[in-house]
Amino acid sequence: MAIQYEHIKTDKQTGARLGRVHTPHGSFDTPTFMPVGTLATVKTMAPEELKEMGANIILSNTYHLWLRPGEDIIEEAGGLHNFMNWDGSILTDSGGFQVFSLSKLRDIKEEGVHFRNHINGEKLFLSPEKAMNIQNALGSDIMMAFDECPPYPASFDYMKKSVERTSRWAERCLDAHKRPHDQGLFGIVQGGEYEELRRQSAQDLASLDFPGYAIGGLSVGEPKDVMNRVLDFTTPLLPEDKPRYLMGVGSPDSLIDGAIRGVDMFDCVLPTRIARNGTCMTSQGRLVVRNAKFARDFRPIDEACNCHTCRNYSRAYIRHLVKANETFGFRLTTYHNLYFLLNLMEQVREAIRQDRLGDFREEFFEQYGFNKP
Ligand SMILES: CNc1nc2cc(C(N)=O)ccc2[nH]1
Ligand SMILES: [Zn+2]
Repeated sequence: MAIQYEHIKTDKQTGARLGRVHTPHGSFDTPTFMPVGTLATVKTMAPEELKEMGANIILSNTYHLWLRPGEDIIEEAGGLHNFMNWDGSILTDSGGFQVFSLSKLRDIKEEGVHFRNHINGEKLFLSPEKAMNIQNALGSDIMMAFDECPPYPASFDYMKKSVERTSRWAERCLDAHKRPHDQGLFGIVQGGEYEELRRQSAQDLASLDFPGYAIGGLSVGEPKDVMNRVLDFTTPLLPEDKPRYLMGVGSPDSLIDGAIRGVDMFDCVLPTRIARNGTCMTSQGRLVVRNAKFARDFRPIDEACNCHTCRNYSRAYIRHLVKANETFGFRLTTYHNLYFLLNLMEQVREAIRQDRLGDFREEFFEQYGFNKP
């Protein structure tokens, strides 16, 4: 089996699980956060730096790599691991989300989706079979089935038809998958905020026996209490012996609340995206380093952080670089933000080991300022 999930223990205070996922490119502890490397790079970070900060799995986007440089070039390089010099695990999404989020003009048919290239406007077509062929060429360790991620909100009737098509597409993905022994394929559960449809989607996909399951259709503008409610009734529907991956989620509070509800894997562009405009996540909440009050502040970004940035550079220096639009400034903020989330996940895993993730949530939320009205 290309992907193996090893359950280690469940937190006695919550539904959080401590586990390990084994892939052809190594193993990683769960719950885990996956840095996003959309175009075969986690923006401004070298692979060695990702390894140094504790990342074991990263995400890359099938849609973007298909358009640029093209999966044929990456296949010729020996696959994405060789192309980007990353020897850890790689998860690729299927392109479905980008088609629905980037392309205004699209036409969804049973055979697949017709849309326009968001860069040059050319007509394109993506189907379950095409999404599998691209990911097989990329050689990722974990592939995603081709699905529809409907907008939020969506009517029950629209969502029901969409879930049924996504389930038919999932079966076509399994049939089209050319490398099942060394590339794991996750099904993506849809259904919006409707419990009946989430149940139908989970049952359809569980019957196809995927090596892992993603929870899609969330982090698309719904309030956090809606996301948490959907997780409350969706994760219990998924097989306990398989990893659960919540797509597109990465704020510190959502990572903790997702883990509490039994999610094992997360990805989000948030830490790298906000770093590039000089915003940092710290144990005391968000810090906007370009703020004038840091001009003569020679403390580290976060005095509780042990990362390379915090051990060697000051707020004043990073503020100067960011205001001068110096690339090195964004490397420093990116390194810190990724380290912050990876370290947060280690603290979550340790809290599960000690059966106290509920207590940890209260402590972290208080210190970070999530409880402030
Ligand atoms: C940033 N939010 C987000 N929601 C997502 C949903 C999907 C999905 N396939 O439903 C994929 C990526 C996603 N990213
Ligand atoms: Zn730091």
